[in-house]
Amino acid sequence: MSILEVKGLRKSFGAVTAVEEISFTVEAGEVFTIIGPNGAGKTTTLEMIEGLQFPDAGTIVLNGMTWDKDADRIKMIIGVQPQSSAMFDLLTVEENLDLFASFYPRSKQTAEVLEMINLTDHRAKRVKALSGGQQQRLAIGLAMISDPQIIFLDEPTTGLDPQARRNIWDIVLKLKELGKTTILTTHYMEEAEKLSDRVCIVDQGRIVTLDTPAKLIDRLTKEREVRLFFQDGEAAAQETEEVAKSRPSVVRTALEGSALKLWSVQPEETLYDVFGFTKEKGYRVEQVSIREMSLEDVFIAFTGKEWRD
Ligand SMILES: Nc1ncnc2c1ncn2[C@@H]1O[C@H](COP(=O)(O)OP(=O)(O)OP(=O)(O)O)[C@@H](O)[C@H]1O
Repeated sequence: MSILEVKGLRKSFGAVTAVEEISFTVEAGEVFTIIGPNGAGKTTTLEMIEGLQFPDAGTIVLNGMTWDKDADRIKMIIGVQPQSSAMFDLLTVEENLDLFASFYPRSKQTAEVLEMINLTDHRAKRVKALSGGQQQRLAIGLAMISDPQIIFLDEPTTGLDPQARRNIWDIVLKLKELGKTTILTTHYMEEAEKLSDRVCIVDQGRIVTLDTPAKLIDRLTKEREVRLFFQDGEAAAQETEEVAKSRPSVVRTALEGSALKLWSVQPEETLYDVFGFTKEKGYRVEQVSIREMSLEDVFIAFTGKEWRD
């Protein structure tokens, strides 16, 4: 049995349809990510699953239970990261955790949670003295204090700097090691790609596509983007472009000054050919990079839109 089954969810706010049709299942132990641009319906979907919004249509089954019959039991198996406004500013990190722990009949040891969220050294600090990243880590700690099976994290890294984002990623990976199920929303493609077992791309209240990051990328294309920078300038890049274009494995090319970009389905073979030519001509290539296609490319391919963030 799946730990979460969502079928035919729909929700409107007046004339605005936030969620049009969302259906998916999540297996125990997965990191399942809902990704999409602003206003795609991620938060509304999550809040319906968390029991905070009532759907206009559709069903939600959490570990075999439904909100109308088993609300109290569901609350014991889910953990929701509170918005920072729900924390007590004048209490310390440790006091917030102890307070949230007291809401449940059974909870994790505060010291263990502090270790997980890497705030042991800051446990005596008041919330208002914490950085944004530390506050987010505490919010995740509060979500896990009851030792839930399923943890919901709604854009836990939005607005954080890269290092603070990575610290949050470490916590998500630790949760996975513990066998927890994590449902995550994010704006960041890189984050979805790094953390998720499966990714669901949502746009305008509907699922655009759903699969493992690797399969999504693979389904899209076998292409790789190859970038070469020519020390001998634009003319050398242009001449090499003509050679690259004549190869059947090269799908398309682009010039950016002295840099040549080409997309190839057989990048290794293409590079042999290109370097054969540059060697013959005595052109010096300074930098070479090969880029794997990303989830961002998948989004653009499936929706026909640029990523809007
Ligand atoms: N309580 C509400 N009242 C009216 N409209 C709402 C309400 N909540 C959400 N909406 C609208 O529903 C749509 C989906 O919003 P939602 O917050 O679910 O999107 P999101 O994908 O989480 O976006 P973001 O990434 O900006 O948080 C938006 O157009 C939003 O303005």
